[in-house]
Amino acid sequence: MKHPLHVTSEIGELQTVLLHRPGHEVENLTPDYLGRLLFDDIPYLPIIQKEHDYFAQTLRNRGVEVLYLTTLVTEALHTEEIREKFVDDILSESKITGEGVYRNLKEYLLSFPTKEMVEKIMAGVRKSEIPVSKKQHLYEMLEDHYPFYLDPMPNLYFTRDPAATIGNGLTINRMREEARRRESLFMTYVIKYHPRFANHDIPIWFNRDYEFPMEGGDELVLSKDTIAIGISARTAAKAIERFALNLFKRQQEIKRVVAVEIPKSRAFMHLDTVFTMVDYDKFTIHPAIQGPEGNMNIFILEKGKDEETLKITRKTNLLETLKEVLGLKEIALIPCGGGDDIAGPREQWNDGSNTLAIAPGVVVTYDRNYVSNQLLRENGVEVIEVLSSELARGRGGPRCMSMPLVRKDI
Ligand SMILES: NC(=O)NCCC[C@H](N)C(=O)O
Repeated sequence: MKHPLHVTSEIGELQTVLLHRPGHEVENLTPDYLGRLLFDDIPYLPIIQKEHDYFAQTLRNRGVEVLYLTTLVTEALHTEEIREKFVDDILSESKITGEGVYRNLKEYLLSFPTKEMVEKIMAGVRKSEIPVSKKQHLYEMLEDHYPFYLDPMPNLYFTRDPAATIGNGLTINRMREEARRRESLFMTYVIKYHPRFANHDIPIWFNRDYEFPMEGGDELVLSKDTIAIGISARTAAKAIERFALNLFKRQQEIKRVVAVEIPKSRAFMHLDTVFTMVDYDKFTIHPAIQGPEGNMNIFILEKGKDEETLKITRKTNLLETLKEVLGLKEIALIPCGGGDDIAGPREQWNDGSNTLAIAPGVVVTYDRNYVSNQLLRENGVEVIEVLSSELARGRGGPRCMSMPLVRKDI
């Protein structure tokens, strides 16, 4: 039986990808909670959906099989017992503690058909949705002004981050921010209960119960033996160590993890917001992640003397490190916005460096980043542009919006 997960590079022909079409969760954004929910503005739902459909169709036109998170989760919750267990997990991770509220919410959620229930959990549950007559306890009647029992999950369309495929396995991530913490629970249920995944051996390289965070936007599969990972605002050094030890223990093909430190800022939240692979020997880069001499903090992690030890070598130059680990003489680093003082940061803010490679030298990018797109073309890369007015408001681009499940080997 063909394994449902197989990714040994960033650029091998994309065959199957997981997306999430934005739903009512983005309509539950209000100015008061934008920062906490990690948005900078409120997308207009019909247009963000239109743009997302265009993105999905662009991938299908290139022969990619597009799977949707809502469909997979719905199909995974195929018995009453699994549905109930899922609702229990969601409620306890949403910190619903009061017995009365818990019972009312559980009853409310389970009253929906499964697909609608999944959509409701994603969209969030407002306090006004539970009838006053159901409230029996004083604390339920004395509500504060916070509008939700269950917060919306507007970042779900960035399927890249909660889980990532490496080889035939996965990282199911502990998300750094509370607003995204529950997102990776969906993947736990999908691989455990969905028929497409349940009967396969799927190694978990890193799991969401680990105490330090790691997110998929920081994980880049540079080649079949080398993973790059950002030490970033979202991914902690301790998580990277655990991940590397697990990988070396169970996946003999992977020889090294290259940890690249990037500035911890909102604009650069993950490594893939400032650095992506577009061809065998070409990368996009936002120049602001390098110091004045092109210096950076880079660490190569390799197997140590035993299963709990790593050998760590420090490097300072990204270009030289990439040449070394990929065994190449020349590599092109293509600067976001051409490295211009204004176009560079402007296009990076709108994910100009966040390309999704669908084959070696073929990338999907946002149409608004015309300076970066032109430069990619001048470097021999085929650029397929997608619409980006509303999608960009969540601060993620085509790579962030896609979780590759299967790529052809290169
Ligand atoms: N890989 C990525 O950079 N994903 C974009 C995530 C954007 C989302 N609003 C977040 O702050 O987590």
